[in-house]
This record gives sequence, structure tokens and C-alpha cells, in this order.
Amino acid sequence: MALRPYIVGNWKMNGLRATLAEARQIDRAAARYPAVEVGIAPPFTLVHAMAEATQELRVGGQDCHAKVSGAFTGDVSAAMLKDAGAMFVIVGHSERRAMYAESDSDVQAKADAALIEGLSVILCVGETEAQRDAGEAEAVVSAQLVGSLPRGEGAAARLAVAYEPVWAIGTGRVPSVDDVGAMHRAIRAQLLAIYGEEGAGVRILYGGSVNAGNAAELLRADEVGGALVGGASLTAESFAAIIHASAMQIEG
Ligand SMILES: O=C[C@H](O)COP(=O)(O)O
Repeated sequence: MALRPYIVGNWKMNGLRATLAEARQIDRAAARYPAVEVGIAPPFTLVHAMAEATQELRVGGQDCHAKVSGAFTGDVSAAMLKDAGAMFVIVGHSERRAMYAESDSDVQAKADAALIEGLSVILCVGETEAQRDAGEAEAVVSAQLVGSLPRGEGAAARLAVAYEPVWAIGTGRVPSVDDVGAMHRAIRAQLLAIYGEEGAGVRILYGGSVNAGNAAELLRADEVGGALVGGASLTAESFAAIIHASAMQIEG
């Protein structure tokens, strides 16, 4: 089954209102390539404004709380994201797992909450360098999937998984295309085991130092259905080049 490629920018803690000019340009680039689905997860402060300022982009959050509301100072719920115009949320990013000690079950609760509110979910998994060096990469990712994938009715239909090796994030280092393909095949096998046939429709994105120069090669790896892009999504010039590379892939 050919899945529509999904190219998503994670702006992390970057972007002021002035930066919406980049989002408008990215929106125009996305309009030129309708075969590619394009999203941006800006900081919470820009979600509403970006959703208002763009037409083609899926705008999303970078995290959400598992509860709908309550005494959780500084947190934002999935319902609030939805209300602000978000269509999806990223959960389980390695920066949150590492810096805020989010466990697999925390991540699963967030994913479930987002799906209940009608958002779609990008669930991140990935091994550290030490885990890869120890030959544990697939086992680590497998355990993260088992522990954090949402299990509610119809979950697979609004889910994407992002494989992001921690050591490749923001470092300029990327795994070989063979290693990316091997991990993505293993993730696909696990999605099929957990969701049955519906697991075939879950897009598996690669993330970690994707840029205009390496996107075409990484997107060609087995079972890579798109990319989750950090630094290179911050300017329209580099992000549009990645969208273009994805569109060219479809045209073959
Ligand atoms: O969510 C995005 C990833 O953490 C990748 O970031 P990067 O493209 O800056 O390496």
C-alpha cells in the first residue's frame, strides 16, 4: 500500500510571531506538492496564529498533558491544542523522555488523550548511541513501542511513528540507509503484530539531522514514509527543499 508521505517540522523552542513569515512560505511550498502531507509543530505560543495564517499545513503541538484540565502549572492539554487549531501532537520525543523523565506509560497516556480529543499523534521512539553500540537498538525501540503505542479503538488510523535515533538528533550524523531500513522494517512488523492489518497504514517517519542534502536518500530507505525534521524545518528554504525531495520520490 502506498502511503502519502508525511513531512513534519518540529520547531522545538524556536519561533516568534515574526517567524510566521517562514510558515507562510512553507505553506505555499506545500500547496505546490499536494501529494505530500506537510505539518509543522511550532511552540504552543504560535499554534493558533500559525493555524490561522496557513491553509495547507497541518499545525500541531510538540507535547500535551494526559489530563483534560486541572492543576498542572505550565502544561497544555490535548483539548487546548485542538481548541487552538492543532490537528496533531508529537508525543514521546526523546528530549521530553530525557529532560522530563517521561516514561513509556506517560507517553501512552498522552497519545490516548490526544486521540480521544480528535487529534492525530506522532509517537517518537529511538535508541541512544550507547544502546546502538551495545547492539540493543531494535530491542530498545521495540520496548518503547510496546509500552507507549496507543491501544484504543481505531488508534492506528490516526497514528504515525517517528524513528529518531537520539544520537542523530541535531548532530549532523545519520544512520546508514540500510540501518534506517532495517529499523523501519522492524517497526512495521511490530505495528502489524499489534494492530493487525491497520498497522500497514501507519506511516513511519525518520527523524534526526534530516536536511535538504540527505533527505532524498533517507526517504528512499525501506518503510520510510516521511520525515520529522528539526533544525532544517526552521527556514522555508531548507524545509521546502525537503518537501520537494519527498515529492520527487513519488514521481520516481
Ligand atoms: O523532532 C525532530 C528531531 O528531533 C530531529 O531534529 P534535527 O532535525 O534538528 O536533528
